[in-house]
Parts: sequence; structure tokens; C-alpha cells
Amino acid sequence: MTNFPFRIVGFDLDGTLVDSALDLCPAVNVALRAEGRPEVSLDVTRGLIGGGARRMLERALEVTGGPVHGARFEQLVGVLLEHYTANIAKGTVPYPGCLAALDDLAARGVLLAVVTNKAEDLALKLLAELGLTHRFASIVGGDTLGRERAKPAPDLIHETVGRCGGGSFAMVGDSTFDVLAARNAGMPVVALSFGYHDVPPAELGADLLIDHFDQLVGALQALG
Ligand SMILES: O=C(O)COP(=O)(O)O
Ligand SMILES: [Mg+2]
Repeated sequence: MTNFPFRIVGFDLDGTLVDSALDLCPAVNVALRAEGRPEVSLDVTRGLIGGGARRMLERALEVTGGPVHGARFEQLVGVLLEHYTANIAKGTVPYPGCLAALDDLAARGVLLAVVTNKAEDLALKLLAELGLTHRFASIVGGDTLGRERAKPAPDLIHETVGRCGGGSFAMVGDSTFDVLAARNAGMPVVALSFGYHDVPPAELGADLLIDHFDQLVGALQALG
């Protein structure tokens, strides 16, 4: 038996477990180029991630000249996803200390889960290519329950708790999507200051903000 305060810890994927902007940025830019738009930088891309690939492309189009609608937008989503799927783990790596923190939690008997807005098939592919799949008791994505039930809705968190057999849960994430999903589910949440932020980290409204994965186990214990 473990005396850790949470039975299940749910992790966001992009900007939380892994730094994936190096692979997402070129995929966005392939779609922007197809539409005759200027490319966006890696830094700009970081601020567009969190709501899934469609939302990322919508926002990239908004900041490079304005929205694109209908069938043309769907085509551009296809262009982005085709490039991203083929290059999903070229530059993407776990953040420093991530694997050690996952090992530490697992050794305490905590069930680990992925709760991402990335499409489920892309999340599964990325985790498999990085050799991480076996670490997680549950992996759900932004389309697992239908897009309208992605974060910030609480549904993916409730689904995760159910798939893990119930019990106490805490969320770890980097964006307002994660903090709001946890709030909507009535669960505690730790945010990371190094992920991808749509607002400044201190304004995310998390219960605790950490700067490195070394601080995660202590932060979760403090919240319990
Ligand atoms: O790919 C995205 O935009 C979102 O993914 P995340 O929920 O893992 O941050
Ligand atoms: Mg994220």
C-alpha cells in the first residue's frame, strides 16, 4: 500500500510530459505555406498549442492574416496532420527530469495517465515512438469522447478516473485547458512554468506552479 495522497496522476502531453514544439512548428508552417501565409516561429507556435491541432492551426491562421473557413480549412488541417504524423517524434523529447519523476511516482504505487487534447491516435503514436506507452494505465485524447468533450470540459478527467478503477486524482498540465478541466472536474492541479502557455504561468490559476519535474512529487504531496 502507498501512503501517497493521490491514487492517480493525470498528465497533459504537449508542453507537459514532452517538448513537442520542434515537431509541431514545421507541421503548422507546411499548412501556412500551402495557404500563402508567412511562417510562424517556434516561440509563436508554443503559444498556440494546448487545444489540439485544429485549434493550433486556427490560431496560426488568425495571427498570419485571418481565419480560413469550411472545406479549405479542412484541407489545411489534412496538410498539417499528414506532415506531423510522418515526423511526430523527430525532435520531441521528454522534459528534463520527467522520466525520473514518473519512475518515482510509479515506485510509490501511483497510477499514471495521459489526458491530452491531442488526437488519441497521434498521442498513442507519439508515446509509442518515444517508448513511453507502458508507463501509463490510461491514455485519452481530445477526440476520445468527441471534440466537444475535450479539455477544458471535465469529461476526459472523469473518463480517466473511471478507466483507472476510481480513486483520488490530481492533474499536471501547462495551459488553461488543463487548469480549467481540473477545476471543472473538482480536482487539484499542478502547473509547469516551462510548458506552453496561453497566459503567463502565474495567471493559470493552478494550485501550485513548479519550475522543474524535480519538484513534482513534493508538490503533489503538499496538495494531498
Ligand atoms: O496538441 C495540442 O495542442 C494539445 O495537446 P495537450 O493537451 O497535450 O497540451
Ligand atoms: Mg499542453
